[in-house]
Amino acid sequence: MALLEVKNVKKIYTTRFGNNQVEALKDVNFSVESGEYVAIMGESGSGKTTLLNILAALDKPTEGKVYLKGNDLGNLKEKDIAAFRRQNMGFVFQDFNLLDTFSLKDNIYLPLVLSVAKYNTMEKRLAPIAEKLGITQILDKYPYEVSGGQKQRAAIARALITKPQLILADEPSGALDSKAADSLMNLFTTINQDGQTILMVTHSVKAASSANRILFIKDGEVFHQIYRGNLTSEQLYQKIADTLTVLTTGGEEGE
Ligand SMILES: Nc1ncnc2c1ncn2[C@@H]1O[C@H](COP(=O)(O)OP(=O)(O)OP(=O)(O)O)[C@@H](O)[C@H]1O
Repeated sequence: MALLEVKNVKKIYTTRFGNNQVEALKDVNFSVESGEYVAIMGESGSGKTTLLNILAALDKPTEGKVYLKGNDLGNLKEKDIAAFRRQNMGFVFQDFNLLDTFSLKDNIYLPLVLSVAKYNTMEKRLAPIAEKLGITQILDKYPYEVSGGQKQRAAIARALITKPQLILADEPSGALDSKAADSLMNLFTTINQDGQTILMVTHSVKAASSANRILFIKDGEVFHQIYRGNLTSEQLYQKIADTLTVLTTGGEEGE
């Protein structure tokens, strides 16, 4: 069974005033196997954030289904959604979403605090994660005392600490300079090689070329996908860039 299955997902937004309707997603179909690292690309307005919100059970599709580990997200009771999300998903956002009044360590513990974990369980879990992310020495600092790259590493630690089935990342390197972005993408590769499934939305060809599969969304549908296969990152980068050119110039799908 696929870890994540997206079946015929459609999303129509209806504006509150007037009868204007926006079809953000027309018919999205894809699945993600456990252990994959998938990037989603598409032009601004193509529906990436809408899709991510639906996958995170923050929004409901107008039609279609999303299954995580065979669980139909549409069947979750409202009161169970937050716990389900916490148990199964980790989130990494462009703007880190760290609380400034908490140390990095307390920010990272937050999802575990919500699931009522013991302090020594939290410490045991954090040590190897912090080590891998290279943030052991700065855990007692506050977000405003560290760099953007370090904040993002703390946000990744917070996403990993619950041992989620799936990490959903929305433009994770968007607020970082190119050096910090490269180092972040290397981390994603390492985390994925350790078995973590990652789904990342990004505008960056460089970031996408660290994934093993890239899905392109156009006009509310999956327009094309590229598998890394045996390509080097440079070759994959070129292939992604070529596909984006086809996508933005309105050409037909090409190889
Ligand atoms: N709450 C909303 N109400 C009405 N229309 C919306 C709403 N949210 C998004 N849309 C519209 O749905 C379409 C898809 O938007 P979405 O934000 O998912 O695109 P995106 O690919 O994430 O764009 P970007 O790359 O710029 O973040 C756009 O036409 C947008 O204007």
